[in-house]
Amino acid sequence: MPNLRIALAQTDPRVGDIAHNTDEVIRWSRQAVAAGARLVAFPEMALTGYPVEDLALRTSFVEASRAALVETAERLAAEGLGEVPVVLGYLGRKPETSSPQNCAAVLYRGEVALRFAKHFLPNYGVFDEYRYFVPGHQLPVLRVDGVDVALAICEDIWQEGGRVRATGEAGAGLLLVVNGSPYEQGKNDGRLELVRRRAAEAGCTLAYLNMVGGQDELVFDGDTLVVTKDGELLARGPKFEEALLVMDLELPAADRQDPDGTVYSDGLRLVRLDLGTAPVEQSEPAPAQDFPRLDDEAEIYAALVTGTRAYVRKNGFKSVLIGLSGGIDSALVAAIACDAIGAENVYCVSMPSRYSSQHSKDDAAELAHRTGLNFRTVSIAPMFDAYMESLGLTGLAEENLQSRLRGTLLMAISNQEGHIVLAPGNKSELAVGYSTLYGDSVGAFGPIKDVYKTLIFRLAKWRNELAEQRGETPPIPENTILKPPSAELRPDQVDSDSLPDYDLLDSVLDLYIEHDLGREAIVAKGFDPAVVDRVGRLVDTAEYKRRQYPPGPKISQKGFGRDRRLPITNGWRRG
Ligand SMILES: Nc1ncnc2c1ncn2[C@@H]1O[C@H](COP(=O)(O)OP(=O)(O)OC[C@H]2O[C@@H]([n+]3cccc(C(=O)O)c3)[C@H](O)[C@@H]2O)[C@@H](O)[C@H]1O
Ligand SMILES: Nc1ncnc2c1ncn2[C@@H]1O[C@H](COP(=O)(O)OP(=O)(O)OP(=O)(O)O)[C@@H](O)[C@H]1O
Ligand SMILES: NC(=O)CC[C@H](N)C(=O)O
Repeated sequence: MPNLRIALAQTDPRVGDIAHNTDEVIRWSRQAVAAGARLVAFPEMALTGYPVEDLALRTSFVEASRAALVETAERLAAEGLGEVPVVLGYLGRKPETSSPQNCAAVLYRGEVALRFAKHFLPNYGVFDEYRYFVPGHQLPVLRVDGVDVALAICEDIWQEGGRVRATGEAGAGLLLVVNGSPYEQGKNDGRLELVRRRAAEAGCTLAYLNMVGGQDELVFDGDTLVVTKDGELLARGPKFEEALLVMDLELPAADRQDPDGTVYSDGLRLVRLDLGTAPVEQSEPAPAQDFPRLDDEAEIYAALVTGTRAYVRKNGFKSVLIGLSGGIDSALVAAIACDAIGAENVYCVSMPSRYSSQHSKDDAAELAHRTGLNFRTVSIAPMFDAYMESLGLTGLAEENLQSRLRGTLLMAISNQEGHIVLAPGNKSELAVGYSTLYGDSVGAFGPIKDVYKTLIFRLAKWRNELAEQRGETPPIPENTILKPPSAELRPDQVDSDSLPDYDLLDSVLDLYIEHDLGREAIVAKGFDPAVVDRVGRLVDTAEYKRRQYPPGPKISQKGFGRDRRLPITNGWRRG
């Protein structure tokens, strides 16, 4: 069996920054070739970043992507890297109609030697690729060093048949799939299972390459996989980190001569690129690479850190600003921010009012002390008194005023000092509208907006335990984790005055939001009908608040935003 050394570049492209992405392709290809790779691959649309959304509809952007593809091929050759084929995802167009396509190409000897477009387009959850792309109908097969390598793009393996079945029919020795597959809790186990099943169906080894990094609300976790047709896991990339996976694969020698244009299942037509190269004897085997697996909390926390870092950095900011109340939400956001961009770039403000307890002020200062982030105190009392004198507010209006004064203060400091404001709202609050519009909901990015309150507590404890294991100071004060959550907008207020306990609330929200169950189905699971009705009503009438909330990293199967699109003006009240 010929040995094929492949290099899978698990990279972090930047959407729209084609020049940067091109430089990265050259840089990683240089490393791959130096490591003896005979085939190098990059993720889905690595040249443009992914997803590009309506940029796909701009002719200038499509043409820039296509031109950069040609230029990348030329630059690779000019650098002496042209003898190794590079598989690279880009934004292309259908030649006959100019419709945009989600494409990949093989670059070889200074030229774009083969182009193809994604066959199955995802159009659910966060994806709406039928808005942008038309599908491709080819089965691309690259013959390199005597091995037939079939190529596919992400969704191509998530649906039955298509390129997976055609790969089997064409008798390829390897199926290489380039991906832009966003993170969701538990998705990696599902992916491994899927990749195993598809490798068996294709009847060959499957190399699954995914990108890393963050793009607005999406986080890409890498977790590149190589699996044999018998389901043996040969290699697995790290989570959330860039890496070059170089490995030697023993693959069957190509023995098929199906002519170009052969039509397989689903009407997929063979397009063959035969490089005419012979297997290469490697002097040393590729060194084994082993990356640690992450447990549930570690994985979710890493996703939040990755998403926050990507948003802040890719939007050109150096520092963030957070209102630090001494409560668990802003504490976790501060810990995430410190891990994402370093405590020296995290600025926090304590903004006490007459209702702020001493422990809240102390807990906020204690967190600052433990982490070393930048901390100051600005009392909202004088501004509050001025408003009250002018307007004489009471009840909810008085409560919300405090939150809004804090929001205005944060925005003022942001404008003055150039930090980007992080909003500390969690998914439970967002679900029931338990936040003040233009108050604690101000901010540019919400690191924990897709995290239920019960999970916030788990993550805070996990982060502190991690610090202990590493011999470091746990960032979050014990008291912040132990005390009952309170907005402190009136004397002795606690969240449980107006909301069910978070364990109960999150259980109902999980069924209503994540599982889309209706009222009767939730009640049938043993929940109090009055609680179910109340929670359902709160969720349904808070859509307007969610639409005005900043973006934040998606970690669940149903993040508020593209995963769950409901009308704001909505008369349907039966769950
Ligand atoms: N469908 C709709 N489309 C657009 N706007 C709509 C609307 N329905 C109401 N509105 C408007 O929304 C405004 C009311 O919303 P808003 O001003 O936010 O006020 P509201 O939702 O009435 O009150 C805020 C709630 O959040 C709780 N809270 C506040 C702060 C922090 C925390 C915490 O612990 O984290 C909790 C607070 O206890 C209270 O229950 C009004 O101006 C109303 O006219
Ligand atoms: N005294 C305060 N100083 C600074 N920021 C505050 C203060 N009180 C509230 N905030 C800001 O408003 C957000 C909402 O806080 P609130 O105390 O109302 O409820 P919460 O959702 O339980 O949040 P937390 O757990 O962070 O306290 C906080 O996360 C924080 O960013
Ligand atoms: N980019 C894609 O085609 C992604 C779709 C696929 N179902 C995934 O989440 O991995």
